[in-house]
Amino acid sequence: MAEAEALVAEDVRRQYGDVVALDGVSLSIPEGEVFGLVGPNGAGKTTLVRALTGTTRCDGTVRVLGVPPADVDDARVGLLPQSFHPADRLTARELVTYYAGLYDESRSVTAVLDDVGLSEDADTWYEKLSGGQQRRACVGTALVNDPDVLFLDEPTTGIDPAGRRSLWRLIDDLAAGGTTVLLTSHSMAEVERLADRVGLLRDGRLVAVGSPESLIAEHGGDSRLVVDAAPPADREALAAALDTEVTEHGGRLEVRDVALADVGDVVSRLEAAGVDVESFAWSEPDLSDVYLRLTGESFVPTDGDGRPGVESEVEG
Ligand SMILES: Nc1ncnc2c1ncn2[C@@H]1O[C@H](COP(=O)(O)OP(=O)(O)OP(=O)(O)O)[C@@H](O)[C@H]1O
Repeated sequence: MAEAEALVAEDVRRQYGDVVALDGVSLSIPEGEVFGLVGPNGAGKTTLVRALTGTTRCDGTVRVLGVPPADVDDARVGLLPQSFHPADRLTARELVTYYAGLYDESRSVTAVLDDVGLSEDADTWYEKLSGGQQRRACVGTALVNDPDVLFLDEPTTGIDPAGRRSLWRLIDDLAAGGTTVLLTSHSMAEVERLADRVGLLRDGRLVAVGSPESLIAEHGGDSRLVVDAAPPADREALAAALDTEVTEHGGRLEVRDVALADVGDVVSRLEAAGVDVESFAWSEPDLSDVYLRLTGESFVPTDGDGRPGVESEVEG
C-alpha cells in the first residue's frame, strides 16, 4: 500500500519582483519522513517552507496532510521560522506556556522544556539566554501541540555542538514517533546525519532528491587521498608505482579511488616513488561532492555557524 503523503508541492513558483525564489519545485514527502532541504544562501529554502506552510503566496499546488495549507488543522502542524524574535522579558517557560495556550490541547510545558534541554534555565529571561538556548526555546514553541508535521527552518543555526547534537537526538526521537519533519540547513553534514531524504536546492530549483547514501553513490564520485607534497620529477615512475593517475591541485597530490584500508600501502608506494609525504588526508565523497558534480559550484559544508562541517578525514 502506498504511504500517505504528508507534504506535496507541484510546480511551485514564487517570484519577488525580478527575483525568482522558487522556479518550479515539485516534491512529495511521505508521512513519517525526515526531509532535509539544503542549499546555499538565497537558494529558496525559506521560501519553500513558507509556501508549504501557506505563509507566502505561490503559484502551483501545495498540499499539507492532503489539503491546501490554509485548510489544514493548525493543531497538526508545527513551525519554527528562520527569523523568530520573542519578547526579551519572557522566561523560556513563559514563552512555551504562551504558545501552549494557543491550542485546545497541548503537551506539558515542563516536558517540552525538557525535550529542548532547557529545564534548568526555564525561568531565565529570554534576553539572558545564550543564542543557542534562545534557539532551543524557539524550537520548543513548535513542539507544544505535538504536531504531525514539523517545519524547522535552520533549527541549529547559532547552537553550539553539544546543543546541536541534543537537538539532532530530539529530531531522531520525533521521527521515531512518526512525526514528519521538513528541516532546512546550510550544513550538508547535518542533513546527511538526520534526513531520510535530502533535497539539494539551488537558484529556486531542486537539483537532486534522494537518500544521502543513494545521492552519494550515484553522484559523489570516488574517495580520495590528498597528499601534501610536491610531485617528484619522474611523474611516469609515480604513475607506474601506483598503477593509477595522480593529479596535482594547488601544490598537493590527489589520488582517487583509494579504499581506507589501502591508505597506508598507497602512502608507502608514494614514498618509495620519491614523494616526500608531509601529511595526508583521506576523504569519502559526501553531499558536498554531489552538489559540486551536479551544479559545478562548490558548497563548503558548514555546521550552521559558518564553520567547516564534519568530514571523514584521516590525518597523516
Ligand atoms: N520577502 C522577500 N522580498 C524580496 N525578496 C525575497 C523575499 N524573501 C526572499 N527573497 C529572495 O528570494 C531568494 C530566496 O530567498 P530564501 O530566503 O528563500 O533563500 P534561503 O535558501 O532560505 O536563504 P538563506 O539560507 O540565506 O536563508 C533570495 O534571492 C531572496 O533575496
